[in-house]
Amino acid sequence: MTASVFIDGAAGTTGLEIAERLAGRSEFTMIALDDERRKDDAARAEAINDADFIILCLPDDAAREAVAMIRNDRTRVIDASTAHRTAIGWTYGFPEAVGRETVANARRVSNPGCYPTGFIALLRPLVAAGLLPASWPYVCHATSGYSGGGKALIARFEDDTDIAYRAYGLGMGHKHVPEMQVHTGLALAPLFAPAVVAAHRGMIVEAPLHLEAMRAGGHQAAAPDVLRAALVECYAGSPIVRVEEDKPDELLMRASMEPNDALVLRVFGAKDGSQARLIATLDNLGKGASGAAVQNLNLMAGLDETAGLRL
Ligand SMILES: NC(=O)C1=CN([C@@H]2O[C@H](COP(=O)(O)OP(=O)(O)OC[C@H]3O[C@@H](n4cnc5c(N)ncnc54)[C@H](OP(=O)(O)O)[C@@H]3O)[C@@H](O)[C@H]2O)C=CC1
Ligand SMILES: CC(=O)N[C@@H](CCC(=O)OP(=O)(O)O)C(=O)O
Repeated sequence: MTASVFIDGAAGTTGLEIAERLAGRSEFTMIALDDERRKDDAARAEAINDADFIILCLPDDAAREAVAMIRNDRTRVIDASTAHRTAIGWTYGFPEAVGRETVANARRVSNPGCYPTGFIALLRPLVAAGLLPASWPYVCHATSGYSGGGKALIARFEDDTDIAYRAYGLGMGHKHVPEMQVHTGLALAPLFAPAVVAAHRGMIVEAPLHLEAMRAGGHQAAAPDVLRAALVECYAGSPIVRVEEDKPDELLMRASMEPNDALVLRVFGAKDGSQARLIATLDNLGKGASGAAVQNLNLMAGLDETAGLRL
């Protein structure tokens, strides 16, 4: 029997990429609303309650409204928005962190944000293993392609092709900080410094580590090679998260990047072990959004987690 899937927000950036990944999949039947009815609440409520799975690709308020429209015990939810990422009763949809079984059995799954996907993947296992301190003021510097900001930011970068680099989040308090702190198990909110460049997709998320300062402050801080080995062990069973052993001199984001659902982690370290840079590269619309939603849907439907993914 096929499961029915309704993407609420199917005309948006994330929704379109999910539909592409589900196209031709015999395990699912898509429920779709035409352009005139896609924002009609009565039509949305009907589609939501007809579906076995709904995937919310909406602004946060609209995602909360969609959840409130559920009037049955059957419809299961994957929310791509920020609305429920630290909410009680929701499973954080990061199978490599919370466990595949946990996601497979969940009714309400909140997809991680694109930046937190990189940051949490790098730091959570190392903090949990006691190789890095939980009580440290971490910094996260990250660079994203402009599709990370949805239709509005895509239009802005395509209208003004003179923008090369946009630092933002300058007032602090970016909406991703709470999930970065909670799901990494940090005592302090990380200082998050995001930027957007003139590329459609792709991102580099980095946590620079002053290991020597940690040790001087009386904290446990393992050597870079030990950090890398711990990540290799943590993700050994994952077909999606890879820990690379190479240490290239540079990491490039290419404007021509094709859609990709992998998450690649690297650890760079000073020879004397005093400093390290933990760096994740991913597609904001892949493991950062649409690919992650499809991975979670696969698990919730009892399928291979990689079905339909681009790896
Ligand atoms: N883009 C990315 O890389 C990532 C996005 N996300 C999250 O996914 C969600 C969607 O983002 P994204 O696809 O980028 O955004 P877009 O702006 O590209 O798409 C949002 C879609 O939702 C539609 N919409 C807005 N309000 C309603 C409503 N009340 N009822 C039905 N449809 C509505 C919009 O309609 P209209 O077309 O008319 O504007 C649009 O098509 C957001 O919460 C975002 O934070 C998460 C991770 C990464
Ligand atoms: C480049 C850009 O603008 N990115 C978005 C986040 C994209 C994303 O991950 O969406 P969620 O907030 O739903 O996680 C931002 O910084 O607000």
